[in-house]
Amino acid sequence: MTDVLTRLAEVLEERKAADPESSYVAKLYAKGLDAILKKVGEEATETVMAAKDGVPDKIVYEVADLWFHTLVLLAHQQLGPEAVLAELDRRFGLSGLEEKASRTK
Ligand SMILES: N=c1c2ncn([C@@H]3O[C@H](COP(=O)(O)OP(=O)(O)OP(=O)(O)O)[C@@H](O)[C@H]3O)c2ncn1[C@@H]1O[C@H](COP(=O)(O)O)[C@@H](O)[C@H]1O
Repeated sequence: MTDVLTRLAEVLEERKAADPESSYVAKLYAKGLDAILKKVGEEATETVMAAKDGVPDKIVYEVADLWFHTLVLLAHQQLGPEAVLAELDRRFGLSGLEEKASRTK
C-alpha cells in the first residue's frame, strides 16, 4: 500500500531538476513554498466540502489531491512520506491519551 507513496516521492525528487514548463510539480517548486501551502489549503477546503456533500468518489478524489500536495510540501522541505509513516507507526497502538502524553511539543 505504501509502495505508491515511495514511487511518487521518487518522482517528486526527480522533478526538482525538471523544466517548470513541462511539469506541474516543477512549476509548483518554482513558485515556492507559499504557492505550495496555498494548494494544500485549497485542497483541504475541497476535501471538507466533498465530505459535507457525502459523495464517496468525490471524497476519495479530493483526499488524493490533498495527499498529493502534502507530499509535494514534504519534498520541498527535504522530507518524505517515510517520516510521516514512521510517526504514525510510533503512535500505533497507543491510546489517544498516551499519544498526547508522548508529545514533546
Ligand atoms: N498525483 C498527481 C496529481 N494530483 C493532482 N495533480 C494536479 O494538481 C492540480 C489540482 O489542483 P486543482 O484541483 O485546483 O486544479 P487546477 O485548477 O488545474 O490547479 P492549478 O493549476 O490552478 O493549481 C491539478 O493540476 C492536478 O493535475 C497532480 N499532478 C501530478 N500528480 C503526480 O505527479 C507526477 C508528476 O507530475 P508532473 O510534475 O506534472 O510530471 C505525475 O506523474 C502524477 O503521478
